[in-house]
Amino acid sequence: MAPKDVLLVACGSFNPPTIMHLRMFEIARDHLERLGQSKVIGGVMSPVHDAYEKQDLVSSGHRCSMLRLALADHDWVRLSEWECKQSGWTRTRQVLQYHQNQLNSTLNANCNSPHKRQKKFLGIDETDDVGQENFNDWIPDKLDGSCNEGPVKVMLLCGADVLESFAKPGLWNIKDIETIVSQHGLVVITREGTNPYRFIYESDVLTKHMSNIFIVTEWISNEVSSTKVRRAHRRGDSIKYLVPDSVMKYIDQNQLYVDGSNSTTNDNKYQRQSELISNRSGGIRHFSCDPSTPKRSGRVVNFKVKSHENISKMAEFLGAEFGSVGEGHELCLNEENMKRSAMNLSKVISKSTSRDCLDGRKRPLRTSKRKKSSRKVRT
Ligand SMILES: Nc1ncnc2c1ncn2[C@@H]1O[C@H](COP(=O)(O)OP(=O)(O)OP(=O)(O)O)[C@@H](O)[C@H]1O
Ligand SMILES: NC(=O)c1ccc[n+]([C@@H]2O[C@H](COP(=O)(O)O)[C@@H](O)[C@H]2O)c1
Repeated sequence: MAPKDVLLVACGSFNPPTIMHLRMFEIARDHLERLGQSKVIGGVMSPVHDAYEKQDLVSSGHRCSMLRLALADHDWVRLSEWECKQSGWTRTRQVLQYHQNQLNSTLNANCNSPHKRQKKFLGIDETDDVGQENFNDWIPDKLDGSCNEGPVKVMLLCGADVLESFAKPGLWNIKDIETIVSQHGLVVITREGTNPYRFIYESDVLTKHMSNIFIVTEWISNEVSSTKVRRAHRRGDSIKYLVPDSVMKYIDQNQLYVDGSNSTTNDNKYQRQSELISNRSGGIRHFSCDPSTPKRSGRVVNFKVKSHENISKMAEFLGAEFGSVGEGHELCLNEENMKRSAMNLSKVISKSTSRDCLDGRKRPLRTSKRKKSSRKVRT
């Protein structure tokens, strides 16, 4: 039996695109083609809409620009802007359906209308054909005008974390999951800390459609993730070889991921960044980081987000500023947000900035006279 043509679609934030986002396609293609039933004719990266509001998400304009750079020399994976140009977030099943429909109609049109090159020659505008903006740059060249092609199946390419997110209450619609696995199919790349085989075993619907789910073990494991790249960049560490050089340059030129200023989720972000600081005597103070409105009122302090100081400096600062954090007291962070707090707080405070922010006047920072050991910070 001749192998079936497949188009791999990866949905995600790509915030920023990493080398692993690109590697996924290579690993998936090798695997599918080695099995002999499929021929991968193209790959598509579909960045999520800004309305998805993931933490630190920069605008789709930036993310598309970075993807364009990352894919500039790529011979078979392309950017599809359709999803992020919609009026809001689109569920993944619909994204796959859209790409499938476009492929089907391209294949039909190839057989029923003049060849695309002929159209160009005749001055027929593709945009006018459909009466709307044309987002079809992602369609593989192979289908550009040929009438001899069979159907092409659109499959979802994802990491095992996305597969496992199927179980998160309220995140995925069960009907969508069933449609994705039954009609499209899934290619899942293993990721550290996931167990896709067990996950499928524990799900009736996934087990039912197991023949359409391909788990690809990445033996050359690489735990690069956009979160880690953003974190490294924010801390001033090098991100070379984690993202394509062109993307790294773009991040620098546009000062992305330095502070929250490029994020589409600024408001929520700073709300979410609010942390609880409590002491042993039971008092709880609310600490929030808002870059725009530096002010101090009672125990509520807003700091200006500025530099990359570490969390112990933060503790030292608070200990110095507030007598109640120190001797016999404990500075602790909200359990759930512990990891993120360490990260967020680490960039929150610079001594000079916070002095300015606290009362609008510059003055030397008072250093705490209390013993360091009495200011315990949990991270
Ligand atoms: N190291 C990796 N191994 C396997 N799959 C990955 C890896 N990094 C990303 N992916 C997959 O790439 C797709 C797009 O990823 P997305 O940008 O949404 O998340 P991410 O890279 O994990 O970023 P973040 O850290 O911001 O969540 C997802 O299917 C994700 O599982
Ligand atoms: N119900 C759904 O269709 C659904 C739910 C969660 C994530 N997703 C998609 O998965 C991709 C990855 O999302 P995360 O980066 O949040 O894992 C995104 O493109 C997002 O749109 C889809």
